[in-house]
Amino acid sequence: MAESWVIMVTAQTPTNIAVIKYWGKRDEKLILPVNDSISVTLDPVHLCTTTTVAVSPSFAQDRMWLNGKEISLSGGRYQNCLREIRARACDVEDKERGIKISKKDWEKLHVHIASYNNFPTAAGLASSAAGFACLVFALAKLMNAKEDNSELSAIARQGSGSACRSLFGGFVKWKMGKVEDGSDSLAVQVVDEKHWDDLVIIIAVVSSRQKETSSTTGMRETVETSLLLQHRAKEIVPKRIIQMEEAIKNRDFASFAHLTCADSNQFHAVCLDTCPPIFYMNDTSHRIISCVEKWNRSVGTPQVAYTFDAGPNAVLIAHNRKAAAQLLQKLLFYFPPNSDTELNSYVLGDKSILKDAGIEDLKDVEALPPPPEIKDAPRYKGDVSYFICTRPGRGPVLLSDESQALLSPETGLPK
Ligand SMILES: Nc1ncnc2c1ncn2[C@@H]1O[C@H](COP(=O)(O)OP(=O)(O)OP(=O)(O)O)[C@@H](O)[C@H]1O
Ligand SMILES: C[C@@](O)(CCOP(=O)(O)OP(=O)(O)O)CC(=O)O
Repeated sequence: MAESWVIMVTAQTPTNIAVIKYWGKRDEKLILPVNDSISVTLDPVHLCTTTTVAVSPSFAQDRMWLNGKEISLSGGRYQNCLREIRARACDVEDKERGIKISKKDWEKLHVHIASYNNFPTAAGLASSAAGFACLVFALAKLMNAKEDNSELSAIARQGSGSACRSLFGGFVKWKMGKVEDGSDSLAVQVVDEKHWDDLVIIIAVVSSRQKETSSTTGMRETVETSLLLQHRAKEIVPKRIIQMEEAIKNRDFASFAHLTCADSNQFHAVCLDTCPPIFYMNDTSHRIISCVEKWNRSVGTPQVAYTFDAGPNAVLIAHNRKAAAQLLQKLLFYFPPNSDTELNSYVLGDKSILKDAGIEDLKDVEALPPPPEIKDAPRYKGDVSYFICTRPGRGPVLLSDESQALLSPETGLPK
């Protein structure tokens, strides 16, 4: 009979949103980008992936369960991550249980992986970023790999480019790198999550449907057809990266907001410059942009920055809690929930922002005054699915409490 011990590790990893966008690869297989990018890590309390990885001599093959359903690990991206981590595995010993795994055993041993996203998967909320970062981080800890988080980020990158930025909290830069094997294309922390802790982030989930053009396909078509992308990657982004790092280090919200909005808009312009053109934003996205632009202009200094990834959802970064509360009032004025929706399931995450905005129930939403900066402001009931209030957050952590593990310590199968 095969030995029956199981060794497991559970990790939790955040998602991230780029404020200077990654769009376009110079090497598809290694996932090497055409420009640097910068992101903010979102608080894992509200958006995160939890992954348990287990090893046992009784496992017959590598297996993975995502949100409770078994999925195939045969895809190249999963295989690349598994291969790269296995190549860095070291000796592991559990003295108490008398278990020893030597470096070379890892080639033969199989792993079980169970992962859970506490937010919708493949809905434009960067589940692949948190997911691949968590997979690589958890496997590295299980296999006692000695690499630091930057080195691990270069492996997570091979699962999904944006995943490399989820290995750190706060603000993170993905350096595109120069060398052919991609070993210098990795993430570094710009500042940690405590550096600029008055920022508040509100996500408007405009549509939870799966998108038409995946990021991978979209950016391939852009690289093949858009001249604007070449100009962006060579001339625009390098300067913006320097300015963005400065703005973040100095907590200069005006510059930060200007750069964030301009870069999101240029990314969508590059999508439009693709043949055939790619449309990720919809009317609701455009209305949110207009609401923020008009408000910022009426105040004279930016209160909120917006950014949109490869989908219609808006990520709004408010200067502080006061601006966030005002923003939420405006958003709820324009986009009240359908009559059958409860406020509690319409504004998720950090609900204290709702309180700051003086909104306790749907009656308060109905009574909101129209934003003064727009005449005859219309209301678009039901056009937003829900809002998530969050903030910049920390990087990956190990969860030592076994009750949080997703696999059974006896069988290594999902609990
Ligand atoms: N927790 C996870 N662990 C491992 N892989 C995951 C995990 N969550 C998602 N993925 C992978 O990422 C894929 C979804 O990626 P996709 O880019 O389509 O959506 P998204 O990342 O949620 O949205 P977007 O990239 O637009 O922000 C899933 O099909 C799965 O392969
Ligand atoms: C618009 C983006 O979110 C694109 C993210 O693309 P992915 O990282 O999902 O693409 P692959 O590397 O092909 O997996 C911008 C960003 O996150 O920088």
